[in-house]
Amino acid sequence: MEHIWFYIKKLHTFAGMKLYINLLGMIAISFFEGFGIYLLVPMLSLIGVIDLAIDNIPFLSWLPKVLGGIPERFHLTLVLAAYIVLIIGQSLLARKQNIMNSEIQQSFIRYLRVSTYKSLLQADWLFYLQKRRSDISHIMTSELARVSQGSTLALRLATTFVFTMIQVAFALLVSVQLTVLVMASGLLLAVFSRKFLKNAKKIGDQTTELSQHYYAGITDHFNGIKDIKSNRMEQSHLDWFRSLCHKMERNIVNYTKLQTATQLIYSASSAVLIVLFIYLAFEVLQVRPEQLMLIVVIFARLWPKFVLLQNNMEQIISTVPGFKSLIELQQECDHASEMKIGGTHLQRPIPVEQGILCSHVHFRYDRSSEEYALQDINVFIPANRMTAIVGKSGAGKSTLIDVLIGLIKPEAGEILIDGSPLDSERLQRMRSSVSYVSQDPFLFHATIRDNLLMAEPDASEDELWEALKFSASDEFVRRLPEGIDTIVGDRGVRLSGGERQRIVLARAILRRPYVLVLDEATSALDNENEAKIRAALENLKGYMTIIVIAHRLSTIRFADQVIVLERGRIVQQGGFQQLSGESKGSFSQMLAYGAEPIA
Ligand SMILES: Nc1ncnc2c1ncn2[C@@H]1O[C@H](COP(=O)(O)OP(=O)(O)OP(=O)(O)O)[C@@H](O)[C@H]1O
Repeated sequence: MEHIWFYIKKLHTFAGMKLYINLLGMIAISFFEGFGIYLLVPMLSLIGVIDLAIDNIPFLSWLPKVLGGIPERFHLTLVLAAYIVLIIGQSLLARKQNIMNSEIQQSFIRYLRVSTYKSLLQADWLFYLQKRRSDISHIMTSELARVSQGSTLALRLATTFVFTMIQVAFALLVSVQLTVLVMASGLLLAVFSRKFLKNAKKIGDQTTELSQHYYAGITDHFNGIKDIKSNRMEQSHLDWFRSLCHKMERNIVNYTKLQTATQLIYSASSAVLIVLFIYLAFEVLQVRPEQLMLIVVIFARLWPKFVLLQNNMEQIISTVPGFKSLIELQQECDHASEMKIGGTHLQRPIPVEQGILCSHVHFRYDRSSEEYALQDINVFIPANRMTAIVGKSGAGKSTLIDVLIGLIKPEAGEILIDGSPLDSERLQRMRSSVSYVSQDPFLFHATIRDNLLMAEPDASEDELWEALKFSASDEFVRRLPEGIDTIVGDRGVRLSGGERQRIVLARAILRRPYVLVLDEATSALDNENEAKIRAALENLKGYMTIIVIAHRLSTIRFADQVIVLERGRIVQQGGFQQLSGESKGSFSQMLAYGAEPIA
């Protein structure tokens, strides 16, 4: 029952008044239905099928008096007309109520979708470093579909419950003894079926776990399909997939077994109960035939609803784990929230006029480990100059950039932009000041134009081409079959690695940021294109703060400042020429080992 409440409470918080109107509608429908059943007695009597006494039927004692004033040949027509009006009225109301149910449920799902998506966007980068992406996709697609089903069922359950209660009230008015007899049997069955509900919960938990594995597997495998194919790993992946599909199959079959077992028990027990009921009614309780007829009609319609209630309950319970994972995800996001989307004043970029100061910064990815990714970093990145960060793989270069642009918060120490701390309020503004090109450039499955406009929706045609020229991509874009309107494929798969990097660079520059961050952004370029970009960056000096990570040391030849990192610490710092001259320093060693000649 707590699970049903769980849904109803959430729906109530969300829909409020609409839920009560919906309930009132259901009460009206149930009254129409009950009254329609009562009308069967005068109808059958008037046709002459059986001689039934109307006087004993609640709400109908006035009928003989009214009919007494009307010629007898109109009686049947009148009762039939009243019956038709009732049923049509009931159907119209039922339709309206179904539409309202769907509106409540769909707007509830929309609210859940949007609020979860917003929470996800507001979560910080650390949250994404710790979370498996496929788990997020799984919750946002498959689990949300289950929640949607659960909320439909919870609403249906609530309305079925109201309907059942009112019908039971109608039955009680006809005969208390008979109604109590039927209800006692129903209760017995409900107690007996508690075991089924427990099993439904267990199966529901398994469904969540299995489909999470399924989503994660599919995402991982197809992200790594090149590695799978080139290393002949198809068979082992297929084996894993087969075994998972087998488990999923068993899970659903077990659920069907559970549901059909409930249905079987209800059907079998109904047969036994009906026989027992008729026997007791006639032989022991000696009820009147019209009472027996009405009770049979009411419960013949209600009994399937009992089964429905039970089945709905099992289904709702099996969807609750989906809802719980959705809520947990939202809570995790809210816990990791670094900003509130909206509030345009917050997005005004910070101009970065003096520079970025990193003061005594420490950072660990895992607080329980002794390994620091950054240790006591003190550095000043002057505005409108080029700063290069170099060091061996794993030295902490990308982590330092993430800290500088506020993607991750230092564990100790602080970041000051033009002398002011980068607190949560200024964080969002700082992001608007920065354009960042990562090691793994990402393009959306859209045209080159759309990919560029995502960064700057108002950019003119000239501005787009200017950005493409900056990144040395205008020529190859012109040569593409559909030029700037060519679709780049999933993650830009239809372009070469170097072409992708250049488009992402164009996108970054299009925003005209105050700070341009390039993390190995030209690693896939040939010497000729790399030289073009180096020259373009050289021209930006004086207008933009540029921070570059590059293994290819020729890229940073014009850097005003070079920071050398080793195991999370700054070991050297100074101008390119100055560091090249320090023969015992790490930088000159790197120059000596550098595979690329410095052009
Ligand atoms: N998400 C993460 N979780 C845990 N540890 C991480 C994570 N990302 C990086 N690290 C660790 O932090 C340290 C610094 O990593 P970082 O990516 O900053 O190095 P890098 O100098 O940029 O290396 P590369 O040149 O290979 O990109 C490394 O020891 C790395 O293993």
